[in-house]
Amino acid sequence: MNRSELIQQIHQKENYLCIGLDTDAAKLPPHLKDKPDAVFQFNKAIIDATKGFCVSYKINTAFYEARGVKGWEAMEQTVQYIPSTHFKIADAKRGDIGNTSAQYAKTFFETLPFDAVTINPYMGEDSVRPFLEYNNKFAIVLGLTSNEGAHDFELLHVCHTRKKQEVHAEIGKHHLKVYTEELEEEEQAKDEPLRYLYEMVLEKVSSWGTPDNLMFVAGATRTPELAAIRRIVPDNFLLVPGVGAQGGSLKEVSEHGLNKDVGLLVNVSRAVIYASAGEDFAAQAGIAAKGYSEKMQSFVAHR
Ligand SMILES: O=c1ccn([C@@H]2O[C@H](COP(=O)(O)O)[C@@H](O)[C@H]2O)c(=O)[nH]1
Repeated sequence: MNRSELIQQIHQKENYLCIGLDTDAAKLPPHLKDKPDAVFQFNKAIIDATKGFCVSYKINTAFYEARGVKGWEAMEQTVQYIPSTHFKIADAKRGDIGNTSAQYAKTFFETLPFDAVTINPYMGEDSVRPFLEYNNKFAIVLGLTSNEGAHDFELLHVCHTRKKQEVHAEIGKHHLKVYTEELEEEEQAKDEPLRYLYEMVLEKVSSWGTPDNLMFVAGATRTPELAAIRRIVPDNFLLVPGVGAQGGSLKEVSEHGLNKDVGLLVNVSRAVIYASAGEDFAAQAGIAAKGYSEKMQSFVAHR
């Protein structure tokens, strides 16, 4: 699904809800637990009950990979079952040296029919680039995450930037091209305003792609920073996890994050899929999703 098709779905369904299928085999309702394909049966019932109230599903691969081959099969069955009208996200947080990233991109975009995969950008441009080389697919790069650990690196103030310099040298018959890195001039660095590391990540990564192939993760627990994020990436979609079990405010996220195209996919996982632990789990998930969807409808209308 490309960007304009996603926007069209959002307008048609009047919401920007992404439901997280973080399906933990240990939390399945008792009546499903003994079925051989219990995880898929659970997901199928959730999708059937919620598809009218959301535009996207996010499969967090950790919950499937943890179960080995059985888990991978359930993930594959689930992503195939999601209707083509819904944007399919693999929350896998991948990223490695270029040739390895290319294999990850192939896994999620060719072997499996996902529209987007989440990427950890710590290893830099060559680790992200392979995901950007597919038409109508998206890399969703971690920007500012919802967890406490965001303070360890993402919310560090940074000032001195290093610039890469190309140096040419002739040694005997050989011409060598090497790269060195130098601290920018001390004086220049002093004038630079302090930036958060996540701001520099957003700025840099957004120059590697376009809103047609690049989105960013911004945690719902970070609403004070959402306005700054929107200034840096005004047109990119933001995938916003953290509403529901993590306590993020849908209202505040919407106030700071909505743009002219809506531009948000707000993810809710546990608060929807575990709305009930009983036989009525799917019906209750549908009710929870409808509630989020209706709130979103009013936020878009009153923007
Ligand atoms: O910053 C981040 C990045 C990813 N996540 C993921 O989103 C969901 C949230 O689940 P809830 O049950 O709605 O809290 C989950 O898959 C996380 O791994 C995040 O929470 N924060």
